[in-house]
Amino acid sequence: MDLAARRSYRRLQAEHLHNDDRDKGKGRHARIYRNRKQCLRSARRTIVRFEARIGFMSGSHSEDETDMRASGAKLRLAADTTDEIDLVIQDVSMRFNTREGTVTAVDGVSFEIKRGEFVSIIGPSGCGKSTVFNILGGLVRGYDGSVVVGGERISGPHASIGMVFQEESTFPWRTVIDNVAFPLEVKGVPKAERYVIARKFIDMVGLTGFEQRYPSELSGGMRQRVAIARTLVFEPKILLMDEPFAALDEQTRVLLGDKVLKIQQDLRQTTLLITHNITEAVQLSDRVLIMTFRPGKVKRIVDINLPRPRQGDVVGSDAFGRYVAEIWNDLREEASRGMAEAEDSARLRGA
Ligand SMILES: Nc1ncnc2c1ncn2[C@@H]1O[C@H](COP(=O)(O)OP(=O)(O)OP(=O)(O)O)[C@@H](O)[C@H]1O
Repeated sequence: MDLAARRSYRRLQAEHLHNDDRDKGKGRHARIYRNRKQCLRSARRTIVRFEARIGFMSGSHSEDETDMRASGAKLRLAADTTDEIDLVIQDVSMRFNTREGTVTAVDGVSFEIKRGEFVSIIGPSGCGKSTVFNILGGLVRGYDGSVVVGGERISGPHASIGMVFQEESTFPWRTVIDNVAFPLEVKGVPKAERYVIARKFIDMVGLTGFEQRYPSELSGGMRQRVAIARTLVFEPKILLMDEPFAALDEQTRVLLGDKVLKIQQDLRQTTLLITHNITEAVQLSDRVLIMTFRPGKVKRIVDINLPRPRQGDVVGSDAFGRYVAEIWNDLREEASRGMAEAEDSARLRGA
């Protein structure tokens, strides 16, 4: 980790501790952070994840990035790059040792994602979706099989991969712009320049005008957009999202889905979305991968042949409805197995 990154990371930790204290106090800051304990806990987890990823984020600037800065922070789109980045998951299995014995979370999962493709993974609760997500993000070790990014087998966080998490992950003590600019701060990009870049991504997620707000002054959907912009700002070629809209109401979820659809179509990023929501999976994806209930295996991959560029109104078409019904047909069987197992263990616990 270089000096600038270490400084940014220490500053973040110090800000976090300081604001944890403020939370107990009175006054404006206490108002801003009141009832934000959950948020602070999540921020702590985010810091830990940043710590895991900060090593590569602090790496020296590539020529492309130098050019980007010289040309007034012009966005470098994934589609403009010549290097072919695919994601290959080959025969991945993961077992956890628990008090009840060994749990096989995922079992022999293989699939690949082409450059610029949008793939969703859908499956019943507990089928290992998040485990796959964490393995791809390099946050879990000790699995069998391999993950290959752009032809290179990875064994930890990779510079090409950006992650958006399900839970609240904004830093509550930082304004929107300082949240979004954080990865650039870690990279050592000067303040004025990082604000220029951050504003572009804030605009892309539709939050222009809210740059100086704190996360507690935003709605849940807006906070999640801040988290998405903060991930996009370091221009990952592959974007992984683990149920990013799970905590949102249905309308916000659909509107945010439209936003993500547009961003992905503009940036042409290779994207993997973990979701429980069939409508969302069909609306956004080129392919939907259905997982079995425990142990999680690939049950089936459905090609979504709906036209692109897709608009939000695609959800009203007959073809859309047929895809939803087809996926639900496969999923129902797995969800029913999950439900039956949960009822059995509840009965055993009660016996
Ligand atoms: N760190 C861990 N230690 C022990 N068991 C774990 C761990 N992480 C996951 N598991 C177990 O592995 C299985 C798969 O969990 P995972 O969170 O990947 O499923 P999921 O499909 O993402 O579930 P959900 O949709 O409810 O979020 C579950 O049985 C879970 O209890």
